[in-house]
Amino acid sequence: MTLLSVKALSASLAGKEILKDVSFDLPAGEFVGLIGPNGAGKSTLLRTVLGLTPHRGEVAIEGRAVASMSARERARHVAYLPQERDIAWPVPVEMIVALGRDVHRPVFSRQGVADREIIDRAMRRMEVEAFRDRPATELSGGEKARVLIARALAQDAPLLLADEPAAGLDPSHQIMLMKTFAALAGEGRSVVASLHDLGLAARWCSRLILLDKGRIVADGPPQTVLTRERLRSVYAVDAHLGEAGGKPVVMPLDLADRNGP
Ligand SMILES: Nc1ncnc2c1ncn2[C@@H]1O[C@H](COP(=O)(O)OP(=O)(O)OP(=O)(O)O)[C@@H](O)[C@H]1O
Repeated sequence: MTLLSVKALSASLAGKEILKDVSFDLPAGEFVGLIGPNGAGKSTLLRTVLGLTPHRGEVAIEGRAVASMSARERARHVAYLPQERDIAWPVPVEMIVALGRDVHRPVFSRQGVADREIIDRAMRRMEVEAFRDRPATELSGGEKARVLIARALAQDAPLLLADEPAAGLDPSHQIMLMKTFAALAGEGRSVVASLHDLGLAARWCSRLILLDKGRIVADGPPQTVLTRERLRSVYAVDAHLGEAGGKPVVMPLDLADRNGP
């Protein structure tokens, strides 16, 4: 089943074309890393898929045009983790995570047993149960990030779009996050996560979409997308490409123009 279909998508902001003729299909069961340099258009693509940015072209979620869905209906099909990690309300962590369930219940109705289980599972997955009663405003940056990811998981949508979800997480929580997203794909959902850490992207994603200047320049398994030449031409870095435990290893080493091949 195709969870997301994007066809000939273009988007302009402040009179400048940011996305140019972007097309891809996303079947169920994929963990896609959306990669590309600063300003390539990753956040704009995620926001445009949600219908939050004016665009030309087509976006369909589970076969339905996103433009025809109400915000509440869309939220049952796709969860979105924005890049901004600020939590303004000094309310308990658990209450923030529980907000993810709101789209599934009539307004003012109470949480059911199934809601509670999903909220608890999301908190366990992101290891935030230990501070479930603490005001979210008192947490560290990485802890807040995990609470907001848990809220997106509690939404329990078939598709998750996450904008730089690994930013601010320590190495063990980054790996825990990537394993969680891979597990969601294993459960038949799909995840699209923008990532700057190419090592994480190469190791854990089933597919990478590389954006450069608003266009898709490569789309496929990590080994085929992350070539030495592309890392040079798109990121202007020289990198070590290797393998460990049957998975690719990518380590940017130096600026390409300072360090020859
Ligand atoms: N509201 C806006 N008005 C005008 N230009 C914008 C706006 N938002 C983003 N842009 C521009 O669009 C381009 C793409 O931005 P976007 O945030 O999508 O890139 P990105 O790939 O997510 O970058 P980063 O890795 O730095 O987060 C950038 O050149 C940015 O300056």
